[in-house]
Amino acid sequence: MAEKTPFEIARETLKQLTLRKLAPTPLNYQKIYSEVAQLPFEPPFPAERLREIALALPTKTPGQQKQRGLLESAINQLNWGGVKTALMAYGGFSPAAPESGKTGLLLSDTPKLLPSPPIEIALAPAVITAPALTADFFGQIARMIEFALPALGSDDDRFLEQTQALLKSLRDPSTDAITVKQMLAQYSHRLSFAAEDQAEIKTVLLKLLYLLVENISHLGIDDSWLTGQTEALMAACVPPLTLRRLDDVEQKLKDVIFQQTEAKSRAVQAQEEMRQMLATFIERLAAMNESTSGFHEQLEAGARLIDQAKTLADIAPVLKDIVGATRTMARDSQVARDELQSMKKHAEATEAEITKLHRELDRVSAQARHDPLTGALNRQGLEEAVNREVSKVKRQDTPLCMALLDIDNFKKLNDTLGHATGDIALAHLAGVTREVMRPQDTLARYGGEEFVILLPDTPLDKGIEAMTRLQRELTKRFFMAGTEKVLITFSAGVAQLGPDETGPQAIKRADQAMYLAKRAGKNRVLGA
Ligand SMILES: Nc1nc2c(ncn2[C@@H]2O[C@H](COP(=O)(O)OP(=O)(O)OP(=O)(O)O)[C@@H](O)[C@H]2O)c(=O)[nH]1
Repeated sequence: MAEKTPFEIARETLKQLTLRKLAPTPLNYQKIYSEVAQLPFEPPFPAERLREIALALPTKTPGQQKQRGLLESAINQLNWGGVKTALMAYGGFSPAAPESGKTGLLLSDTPKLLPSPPIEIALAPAVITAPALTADFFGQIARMIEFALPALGSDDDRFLEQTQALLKSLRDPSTDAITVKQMLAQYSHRLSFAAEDQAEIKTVLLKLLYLLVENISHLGIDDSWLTGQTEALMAACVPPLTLRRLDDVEQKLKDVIFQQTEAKSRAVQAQEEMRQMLATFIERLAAMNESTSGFHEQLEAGARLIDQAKTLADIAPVLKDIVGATRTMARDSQVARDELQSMKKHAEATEAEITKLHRELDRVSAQARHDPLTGALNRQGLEEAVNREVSKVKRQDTPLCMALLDIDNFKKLNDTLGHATGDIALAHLAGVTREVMRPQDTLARYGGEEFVILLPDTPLDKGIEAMTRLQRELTKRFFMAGTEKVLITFSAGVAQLGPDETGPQAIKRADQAMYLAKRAGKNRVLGA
């Protein structure tokens, strides 16, 4: 048969592509072309793609550096076998490539030219001849287990023993991969129980904390100033639990405990003073009673003596006694009256003292870190949170955004629906914010209807995005004021903390941007 011309081959190729319903890709064309022309088909070598893979491989250890070098050489030589060998050796699954000197030979060879070891011993040399990589890999597993260990608790002795045995084997250079595999399988089984236990412990602890807080609120001496704090604390105890949330719970718990302690010492002091006053009063009453009944007895005795008296001279000493007794009685009464008066004064002073303590307590309550209406941090709490976040930025060199938001037309809402609805709107905004923002974000009430949100690890564009997302969510969620659905919007400014900027300076910039957002028509977010 006469050889086909390139034109005929091309035409036949196109025909076959159509007949076989193959997509007219370069690869399919090349495949059919080779078939029609009866030429061996070699798919193109994806050198560029492989180079990208090689570049992405870490070279932290000498073993990794060596295998990546070998991989790159194999790619340059378009050698599939070399690529395969180098990749497997990099992963610790095949015999390591020979030392330099023999390198050229391995790379230019295809795998089928490599001496093939007998099947039954193939695995063992693979592990033993890639010791650097395997030991490094095992070492990493050991470190990973050690890092995870504190999170798994230390009360299960058997689990701890198993961990130590595994760590020992992982660090023993003579341990083979098969043994490690078996140990890891057993260990991961036990690990799953330990991890489940820890998750359970966390949930139960949270429930206990919730109960405790609930109890505190029931035991509170004066509910009016404790309710807000404890409700905020209970809301903070709801899972999921994060470190940030736990920190929040801790702060709020400290507030409540502090106020409880204050209240208790005030109550104890007042109680003691009342007890002392009562004791004095009873003592005085008894003394008065005694002197009165003594006086009565003296009067009665005097009357009897007067009855029996025959002469005036008999009456004179009796009268003298009665006058004396009356004088004593009057003196006692005077003393009793003076004492009772002084007690009254003391009671008034105590009452004034208690009122003062009440005022002091209100002041202390106001100084606590949380705003009772919204559960958000107050100015004091914000100041502490800003200091904490700013020093984290300096330490870790991460971006921090501060957003200042102000509810739109809040005065109108107060005027039309009432101040109580205004309060609900503030709590609603705080609630939606807590749900929508990340747990590590901090919400603080900056003023009447102004809030600040701290967004750690957030650059400006992401900060603006987050606030816009909150704004969208808020416009989706209304709350009810009687039968009326109320929707609120806000205007916000976002500033990313500058390198030499203080927290308050960044908040001021965010405030200016918020002002511009108001000027631009409200219900929008602007970056500073
Ligand atoms: N219900 C309630 N209202 C508050 C509270 N704190 C401040 N306000 C009210 O919030 C309103 C704020 O009004 P403005 O500063 O004029 O702001 P606005 O009406 O929101 O106007 P724009 O900011 O320009 O959209 C005032 O009427 C305050 O009395 C609070 O704790 N509860």
